[in-house]
Amino acid sequence: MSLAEASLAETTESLTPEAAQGPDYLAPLRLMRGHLGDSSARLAFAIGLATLGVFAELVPVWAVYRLVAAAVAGTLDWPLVTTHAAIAALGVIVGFAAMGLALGQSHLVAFDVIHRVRLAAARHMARLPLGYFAERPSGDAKKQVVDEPEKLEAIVAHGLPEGVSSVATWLAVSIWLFAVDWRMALAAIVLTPVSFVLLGIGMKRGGTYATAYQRANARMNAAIVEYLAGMPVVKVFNRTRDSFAETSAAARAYADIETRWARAYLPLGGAFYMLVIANIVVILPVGLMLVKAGTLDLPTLLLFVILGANYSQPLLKLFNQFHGLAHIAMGSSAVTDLLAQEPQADSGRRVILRNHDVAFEKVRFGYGQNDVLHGVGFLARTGEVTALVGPSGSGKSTIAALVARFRDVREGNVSIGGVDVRDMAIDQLMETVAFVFQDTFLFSDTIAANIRFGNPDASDDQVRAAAEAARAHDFIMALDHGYDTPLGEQGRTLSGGERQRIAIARAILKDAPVIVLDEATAFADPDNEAAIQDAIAALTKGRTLIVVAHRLHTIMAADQILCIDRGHVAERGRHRQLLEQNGLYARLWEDYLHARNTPLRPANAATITQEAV
Ligand SMILES: Nc1ncnc2c1ncn2[C@@H]1O[C@H](COP(=O)(O)OP(=O)(O)OP(=O)(O)O)[C@@H](O)[C@H]1O
Repeated sequence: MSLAEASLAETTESLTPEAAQGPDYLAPLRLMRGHLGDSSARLAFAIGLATLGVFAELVPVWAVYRLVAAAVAGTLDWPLVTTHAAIAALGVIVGFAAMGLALGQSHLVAFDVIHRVRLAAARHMARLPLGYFAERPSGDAKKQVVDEPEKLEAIVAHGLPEGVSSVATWLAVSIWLFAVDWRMALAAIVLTPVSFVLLGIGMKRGGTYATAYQRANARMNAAIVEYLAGMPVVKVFNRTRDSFAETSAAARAYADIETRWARAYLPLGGAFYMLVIANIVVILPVGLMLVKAGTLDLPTLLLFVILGANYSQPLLKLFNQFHGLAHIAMGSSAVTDLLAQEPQADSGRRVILRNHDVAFEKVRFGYGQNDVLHGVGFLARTGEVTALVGPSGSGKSTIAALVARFRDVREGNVSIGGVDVRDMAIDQLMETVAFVFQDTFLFSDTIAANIRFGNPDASDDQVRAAAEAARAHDFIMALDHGYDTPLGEQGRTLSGGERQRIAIARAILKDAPVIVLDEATAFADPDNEAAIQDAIAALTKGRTLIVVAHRLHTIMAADQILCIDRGHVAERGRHRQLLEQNGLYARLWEDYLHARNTPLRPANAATITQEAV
């Protein structure tokens, strides 16, 4: 089986009866209705104008009918011709003007609705636990906030005014035609329900590919993003061809699903397109038979031939609307799902903390089915440094993340100053805890703005003082524009160590009583590591500092070292005490010293070089 076939097979796995239900076609309307705000009157006005426009477009058809009828009756004269020509011209002008105005208004409403949906989605995301994002591809969030709401434009700006006005006009003219002659009216509309049934079947058939389409689309996006993001690794391991084959297979699978969808939908959609305007094929023979039988006069036949054959034309617009509706519906459902996600519980209570001790009591936590922490308990005291060390994957970063409620515990509790972190307002928790992440995130803004992120009200002097304390001032001043130097995307123009010192400056400026440093020294070059240690020491005064550390010499002076092993605290104490215990910490220390003192041997270097090339 080729990669593309395997990819397609995996993508179409979802075509089970349950998954094949198809998109929820009403989802865009529900999403729109919920975010229409004060624009509903304007939207109704746009629909009304569009309806007027479609009616006006039929006026020339009516004028031609009147003139032909007069000619048949022998009453045609110049005044009649000029009056009807003027009415027809007016109809065209009013039609264009009304439709133009309607579309202008409906676009304004659409931009408003899209803006509201985007804000609601972005705001809601900010209230979700961070775990929600960790479990999804990063592109998903951007799609839900940026791309999917954009699709509502087709519904609000075009679908509603054009669709509603087309159907309304069609219904009104049908009623009028029934009033004129019910037999001919029946002949005029008989094909329309058939065409709509075919369109419905086409949409249902096409809709069975909706889930597979969505999966294929997500796979393709993820494959392309990964291919581009992993380009340096791909190149250095000379795997360009293999990696491209995977990306290409995902793109092929996507194209195949699109083709299947189109094959299922287009023949029936095309039949709708044809049948909607084919009513003349029925009108003419039926009319001629009735004229021959003497039960229909010629002018009425002409009315149906001219008007009956034209008034269904606006329904063709629906074909284009429905064609894209499935994609829009799936996008709206994705946004609706996001908005339905339970936000992180927020007690909203601002509480008085008796101190800033951080306490873990019998904390159990896991990702998905797997438990990662099994009854973790410790007390990190105010004014002390508590270090978390342990083998890779033992749970150190997970413990750190629980302090700031990036995730919530499954059992037990995490408290600050005697208050469970779930019982205090999230705002208060965020004011209380500063976090320096493993991967420092810097915004595409100036250095000063990035440091000031810790405290938007800070003066220039305070920003500078924080940078000095974080030992970042000197390298900042060496840059062309000092504190006003703009940083590239995610601060890529800085080294890893420099980025971390900016992040520490940010945390210093925030002046939070609890600080969590997750491997903040991992990238620091040896020259600057001592400086960062000084900065961290300055941070500690009066604060609770929890440090996740790999470089054990940086935490030798810590007040408390917690040695984490497979999700529990295996040992605790100060550096000396733990060495004397001769347990896990002593082994980690030995390994650490050994690794520090062992230069890269030529044999190792050769192996690495061979692998890399
Ligand atoms: N988002 C996640 N989803 C599923 N499992 C996760 C997730 N994050 C971490 N884990 C798992 O939880 C365990 C603990 O991870 P954690 O990052 O806390 O370890 P760590 O001690 O900080 O490791 P390291 O020192 O290598 O950074 C690991 O087995 C890891 O694979």
